[in-house]
Amino acid sequence: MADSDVATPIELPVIDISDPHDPVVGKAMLDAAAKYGFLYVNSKGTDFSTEDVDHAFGLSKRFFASPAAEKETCRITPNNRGWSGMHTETLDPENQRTGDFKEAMNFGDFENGKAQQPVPPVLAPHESEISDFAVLCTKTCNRILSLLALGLEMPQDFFTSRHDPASGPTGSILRFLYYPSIFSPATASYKHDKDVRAGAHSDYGSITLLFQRPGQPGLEILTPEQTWAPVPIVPGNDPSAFPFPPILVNIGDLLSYWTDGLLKSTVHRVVFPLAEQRSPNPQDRYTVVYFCHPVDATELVPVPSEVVKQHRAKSGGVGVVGFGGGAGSLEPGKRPLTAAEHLESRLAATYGFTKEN
Ligand SMILES: O=C(O)CCC(=O)C(=O)O
Ligand SMILES: [Fe+2]
Repeated sequence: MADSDVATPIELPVIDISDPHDPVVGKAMLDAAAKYGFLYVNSKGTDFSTEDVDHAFGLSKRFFASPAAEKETCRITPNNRGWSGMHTETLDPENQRTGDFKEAMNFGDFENGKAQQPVPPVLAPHESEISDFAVLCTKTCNRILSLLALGLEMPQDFFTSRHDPASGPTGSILRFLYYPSIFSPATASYKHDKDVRAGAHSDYGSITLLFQRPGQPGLEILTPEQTWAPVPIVPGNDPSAFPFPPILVNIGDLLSYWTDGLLKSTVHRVVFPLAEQRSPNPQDRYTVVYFCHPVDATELVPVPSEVVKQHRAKSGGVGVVGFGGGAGSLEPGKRPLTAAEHLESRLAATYGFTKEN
């Protein structure tokens, strides 16, 4: 694969989602999701204010700076909730000699503002604020899911009605991530071209929202030419165009399966860009990620979309997905997979054990 530092950054479309009922925007969203599997949404016209995002990053920073003994009180459990320390997770075990150079804190569904898991002491007074942030994430995901449904020429609520946490538990996760800088003792063993901050993987859910901070680069996506392309944190030449860096959205495996591979679940990873390694002032990278999943019991029935049908006819429906052929290959008399079963099968295929990325 090409050296990521000589690769040209990828240019992805920036989509304004302030009107989730606009079919033209739906088409633009669908095109980006089908071509790249990644797109930005303009931070104006989402459900977030700059303060909401700054506040979430502030809480995340305080958590990762808190004593290890406190983080231990909420260590990650098999339900994928809690704190995972440096090198605990290895997203690409076949190609990594060391676990990811990152720490993460995962929150599952909140109920009435309450986490359904141990909350670390430093975050306990802020539990409802974290829950509020997760609610804003679901609202923004609903805009995106509505637009994708419009782009697919389906009833606009086809996806959103199946992602409503009021209908039951979901696999959704709000995650704080911390990747220490190249100056940190925690990264002393990091070797360029051997190690990664987060191994190559695709996400498992429907869609993922990624919030990033200016000056903290590292994300790369695998292009169809099998090269790594860095993704700029702020697209274009005018950072002042956005109140905070646009939210990067990517399609996960489940939505790719559900649309028979029309929507792409693109492989991505996090590295130390060479420029960052050589910088006199390298930065830690903090990100906030929301993995949006349908309600567990959702049946992944074939989507009622002519656009998907045409895609199937064109691609022959063979090898387009790789994870069981896609929802449209459901044989007569067979029951569709549920969202929870799809997740299980992805986890089993990747790791042989239950762990979501
Ligand atoms: O932190 C990032 O930039 C990406 C994180 C990611 O891809 C993941 O946790 O699935
Ligand atoms: Fe990811």
